[in-house]
Amino acid sequence: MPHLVGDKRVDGKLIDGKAMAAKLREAIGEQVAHLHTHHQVTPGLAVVLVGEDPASQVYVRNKARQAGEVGMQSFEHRLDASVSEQALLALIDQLNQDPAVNGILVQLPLPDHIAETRIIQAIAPAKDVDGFHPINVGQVAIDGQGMTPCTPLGCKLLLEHQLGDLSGQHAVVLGRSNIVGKPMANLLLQANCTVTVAHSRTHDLPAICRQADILVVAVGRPGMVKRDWIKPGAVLIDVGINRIEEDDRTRLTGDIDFQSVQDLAGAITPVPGGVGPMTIACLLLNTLQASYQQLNLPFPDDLAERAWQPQAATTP
Ligand SMILES: NC(=O)C1=CN([C@@H]2O[C@H](COP(=O)(O)OP(=O)(O)OC[C@H]3O[C@@H](n4cnc5c(N)ncnc54)[C@H](OP(=O)(O)O)[C@@H]3O)[C@@H](O)[C@H]2O)C=CC1
Ligand SMILES: Nc1nc(=O)c2c([nH]1)NC[C@@H]1CN(c3ccc(C(=O)N[C@@H](CCC(=O)O)C(=O)O)cc3)C=[N+]21
Ligand SMILES: [Mg+2]
Repeated sequence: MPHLVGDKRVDGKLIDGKAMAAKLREAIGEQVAHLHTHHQVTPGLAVVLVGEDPASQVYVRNKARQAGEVGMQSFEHRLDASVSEQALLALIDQLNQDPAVNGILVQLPLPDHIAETRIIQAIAPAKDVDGFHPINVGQVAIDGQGMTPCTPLGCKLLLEHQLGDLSGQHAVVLGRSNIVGKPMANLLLQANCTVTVAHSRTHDLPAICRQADILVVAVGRPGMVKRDWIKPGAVLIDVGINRIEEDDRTRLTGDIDFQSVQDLAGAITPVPGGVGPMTIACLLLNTLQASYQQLNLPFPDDLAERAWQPQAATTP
C-alpha cells in the first residue's frame, strides 16, 4: 500500500543499504582509477585502532579491506591499549606529514586515559575523513561544506535516494551524540527539514516520534522504537547496532522494533545491511574527496547520485 509522506508517495519497502553501498563503492573505484591514470595518485587511508575491542577490530578490518577493493592504499596502525596519549599524538603528526596518507581515521572510543578531543583536534582538518575536527564540524554547520561525518552522510544519501528533495519534512533525530545525532540534525537542517532532536531527557518520546515524516534513530537500545511511535508512511533510518546473545549465538539488531513497525513504515533500513555498509562507503567517499581537495582538483559532487542511476548496458 503506498503512503504519502508530505506530498511524496513511498511504498513500504526495505531500503537496501548494502546494495546501495556496493554501487557507491563501484563508482568510487572508477574515480580512483581516473585519479591514478590522469594524475598518478593513489588515495591513501590510514586507520588507527587502539586496543583490542573485537567489534572495533571487525570494523577496522572491513574499512581496510574495502579501501583496497576500490584501489586505495590502506595503512593500518594497531596500538596497544596502554599506549600513551603522547605516542598516539606522535603517530598522528607523522600521518599528517605523510603525503601518501590522504585520510586519517582514529577508531572510537579510545581508552579512558586518552582524551578523545585532544586526539581529534590533532588530525589535520584536510585529512579528517570522519569529519570530527571542530573546523569540519563548524564548516558543516555553517554551510555544509566541511568534511561530513560518515554515518550521517550515509543516512542523508539513503533518505534523498528514497524521497528526493527533503525540504519541509519533519525529521526527528533520536540521539544527540557527536558522531551521529548532532551532525545528522545539522545535515537535515541544511537539507531544509524541520528538525527535532530527542534524547534521554526528552518528555514523551513516542508523541514526538509520531510527528516524524523522517525518523533517524541512534540510541543503542535494541528494539526501543515501537509500532505506536510511528506515523504511518514515515521513512525510518535505524542506525543502532546492538549485539544480542540468543540461542548460543550473537545476532545484530537495531534500535527499531523492526517486525512490529515494518508494514506501517513508508520505508525502513534493516540491521544489518542498512546504514552500516553506507557508513564505510561514505568513509571511502570522504577519502576520495580529501584526495581531490589536496590535489586542488574539483571533486564530482554528484558521484553518489550517479552511482545509483539506472545504467544503460555497457557494450564490450
Ligand atoms: N551503523 C553505523 O554506521 C553506526 C552505528 N552506531 C550505533 O548507533 C547507536 C548510537 O551510537 P552513538 O550515537 O555513538 O551512541 P551514544 O551512546 O554516544 O549516544 C546515544 C544517544 O542516545 C540517547 N539515549 C540513550 N538512551 C536513551 C533513551 N532511553 N531514550 C532516549 N534517548 C536515549 C542518549 O541521550 P543523552 O545524550 O541524553 O545521554 C544519546 O544522545 C549505537 O547502537 C551504535 O552502535 C554508531 C555509529 C555508526
Ligand atoms: N572514528 C570512528 N568512526 C566511525 O565511523 C566509527 C567509530 N569510530 N567507532 C564505531 C562506530 C560504529 N561504526 C560502524 C561502521 C560500520 C558498521 C557496519 O558495517 N555494520 C554492518 C554489520 C557489521 C557486522 O556484522 O558487525 C551492517 O550494519 O550491516 C557498523 C558500525 C563506525 N563507527
Ligand atoms: Mg577516552
